[in-house]
Amino acid sequence: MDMLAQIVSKLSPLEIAVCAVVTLFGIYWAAIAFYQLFLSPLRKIPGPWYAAISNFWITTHVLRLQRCRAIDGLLRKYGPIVRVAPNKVIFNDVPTTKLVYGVSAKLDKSEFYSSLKTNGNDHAMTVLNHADHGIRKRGYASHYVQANLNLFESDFQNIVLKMIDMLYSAGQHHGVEVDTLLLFRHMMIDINGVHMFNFDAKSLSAWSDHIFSGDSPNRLSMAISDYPKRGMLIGILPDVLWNALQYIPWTRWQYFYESSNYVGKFVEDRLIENRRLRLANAMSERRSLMDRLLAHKYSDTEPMPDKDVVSECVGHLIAGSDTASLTLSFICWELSRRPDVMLRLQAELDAAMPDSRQIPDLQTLQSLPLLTAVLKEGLRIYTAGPSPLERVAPGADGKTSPMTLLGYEIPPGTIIASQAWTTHRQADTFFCPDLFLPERWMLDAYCEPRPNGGVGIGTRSWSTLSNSQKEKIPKDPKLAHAELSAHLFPFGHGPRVCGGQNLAQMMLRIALATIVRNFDLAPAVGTNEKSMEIKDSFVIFPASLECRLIFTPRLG
Ligand code: HEM
Repeated sequence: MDMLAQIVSKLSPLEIAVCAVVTLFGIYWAAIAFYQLFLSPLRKIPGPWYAAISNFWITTHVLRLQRCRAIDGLLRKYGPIVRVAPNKVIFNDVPTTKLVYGVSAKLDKSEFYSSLKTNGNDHAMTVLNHADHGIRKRGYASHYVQANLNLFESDFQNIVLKMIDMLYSAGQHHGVEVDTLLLFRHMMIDINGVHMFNFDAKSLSAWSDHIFSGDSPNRLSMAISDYPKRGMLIGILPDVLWNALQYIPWTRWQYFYESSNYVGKFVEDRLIENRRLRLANAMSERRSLMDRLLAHKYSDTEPMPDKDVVSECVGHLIAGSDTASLTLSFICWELSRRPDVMLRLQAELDAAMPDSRQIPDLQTLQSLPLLTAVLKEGLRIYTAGPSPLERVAPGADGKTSPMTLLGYEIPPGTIIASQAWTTHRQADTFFCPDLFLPERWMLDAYCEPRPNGGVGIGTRSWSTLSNSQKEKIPKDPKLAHAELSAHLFPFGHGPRVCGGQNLAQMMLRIALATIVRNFDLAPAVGTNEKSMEIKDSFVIFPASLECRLIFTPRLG
């Protein structure tokens, strides 16, 4: 005590104040750490102690753009349920995933989804409560049923063929090098323009005009890509700082800052146009998404307000452009380094698509086994949204009961989630889980019957696997296929499942088939494992932020 008094007597008042603040903060923090480790109802859930006592661990991995990978590491180490932050639990178990995200659980989304709001307003993907979300979903769901999307099929085919023609004319003899992330995003903007607004966004034309002259991509495409990143940044930064950032006098930054207004204005213009053409649109069998939403009613007397129509459309435009573009780019990159798969796929498509400019209908494309396997494998490793889909554990409202997850009681309000990143890489389900192996989805074709029953591994395929890897191939193709499918959640699950999954699947199929039928693909200089390493910030992207591939026209 005397020693303490002596030390204090030597300090200035300012130094004493600083010491007092530091000490108080230390005591406060130690109390919280003590609570989290020894008293919190979540203390029994395994996980590293440092993640349990502060958000620091998870935040560093969010900032390093490696959240999925880091959480995956914890799940491998600690088992199927792990505490990754004081109030956050991630699990990896298929039945539990179905329970948490299923129809009967009716769990709300976490506050994280507020960062995805469009023009400050909610839409289906954000934090609307279960009942309000249901009303919203009734407005758009019928638009994305396959029968309705089929009405747009020929337009979609024409947009893909336009892209093919651009690649042909740019690389007639030696092929052309392009960043597919940009190219496919422009394609998806044109696709979304057609089905959402009956509008030709001319995004591909802008791409071809600007890109080959070395210019930056067009403003709409930039804004659509910037929009979600801007939302994340707003979620992290204090309001004062974000508001101050608007004064940075750098054009590219200004575009980023203004991206929400730009996309909002684009959609509002479509709304004005739509009002002008309302009568003509109402007569059309092929109604746009916007048309449907304008006709949608929240109740008998309450139409869906214009501001909600705009935010809903903006939400779909954002959700439906970069996502499909990313997955398609990663698949093309894999094909560019797997010539064996590429050659087999080209053979399948040559037979199904004798005229390289005549795209078969969707049903025909869906019947192609290798194309289907490549898409499934692409959606397994490269789903655009493999991140934890956060939900709030029930019980806080007093009407619902608290939940038990894998034997642990979860206090109301805890954030719970599973992530497709881990489910899709479970080694006991997906042998050699980190390898892109479309063959795993068609084992019947890649295994040969044994004379004494059962199947053995064919010698003509699996060229990329070592003998020890081949040992891991499941012995019963039928069982294996069912098991793989049960573990595939690229679009989420339950009532909040991806609204546009039919469209995404359709476009991936049409675009990939047409590209592979018409071009050979090769990685450009600098496109390699390092540049294509997956980073994540809710959606994934390659480390280099681009995917440069060379498209060389095939003969015939
Ligand atoms: C490969 C492409 C795509 C992937 C991997 C993907 C993935 C997802 C995922 C995982 C969710 C669920 C989020 C959650 O539960 O928290 C979601 C929601 C959603 N997605 Fe997609 N998506 C894709 C393409 C599209 C497209 C093309 C559209 C529409 C044009 C779209 C529209 C939506 C909408 C509206 C929601 C919110 C659904 C709701 O809660 O009602 N997505 N998407």
